[in-house]
Amino acid sequence: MSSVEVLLSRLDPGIPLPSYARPGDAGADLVTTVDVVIEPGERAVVGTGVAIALPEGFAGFVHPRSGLAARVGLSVVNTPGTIDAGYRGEIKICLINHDLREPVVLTRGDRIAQLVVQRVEHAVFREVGSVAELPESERGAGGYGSTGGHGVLAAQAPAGARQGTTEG
Ligand SMILES: O=c1ccn([C@H]2C[C@H](O)[C@@H](COP(=O)(O)OP(=O)(O)OP(=O)(O)O)O2)c(=O)[nH]1
Ligand SMILES: [Mg+2]
Repeated sequence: MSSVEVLLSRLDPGIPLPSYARPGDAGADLVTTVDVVIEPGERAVVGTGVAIALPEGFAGFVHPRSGLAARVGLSVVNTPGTIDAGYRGEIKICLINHDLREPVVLTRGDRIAQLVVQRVEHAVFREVGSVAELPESERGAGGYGSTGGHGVLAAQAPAGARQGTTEG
């Protein structure tokens, strides 16, 4: 995988640097600097203890971690959060507990989200006279389910096999 140097300052020296758990991972894990309990349906903005300077032409995207999402319902409200190249403040994460019953209990140092660094481009918006002047495409204006619902496989499956299962 190619790499890009990103200058970083630890605003909280006790916090580990963001790190990739495995070679080839897209996201570097970010941790919370604080202990926090998030009640069902509630949000909490937590610090990560780091400030960075992404090179121009890059952005960071703060994604949830799937394990925490599946196990306890933890996600990021504005997923993915956007870290602009010019931002020098602490990266903060707006967490949400989607579980309907149990609080999410987080401890300082827990890996709560992951930062994906990507190249981005600026669009130069060039307005045309009417929508008919936009180049034709196969999709056209079709969206929001225009290609069909989600039940294609379910509709073909025998009745007893229709229920998706996450149980092991
Ligand atoms: O999850 C996030 C999202 C954003 N930010 C920081 C970095 C980003 O560069 C800045 C602004 O983010 P965004 O543009 O999403 O927020 P806004 O509500 O549009 O604020 P602004 O008016 O400052 O752009 O806030 C974070 O620390 N965490
Ligand atoms: Mg903004």
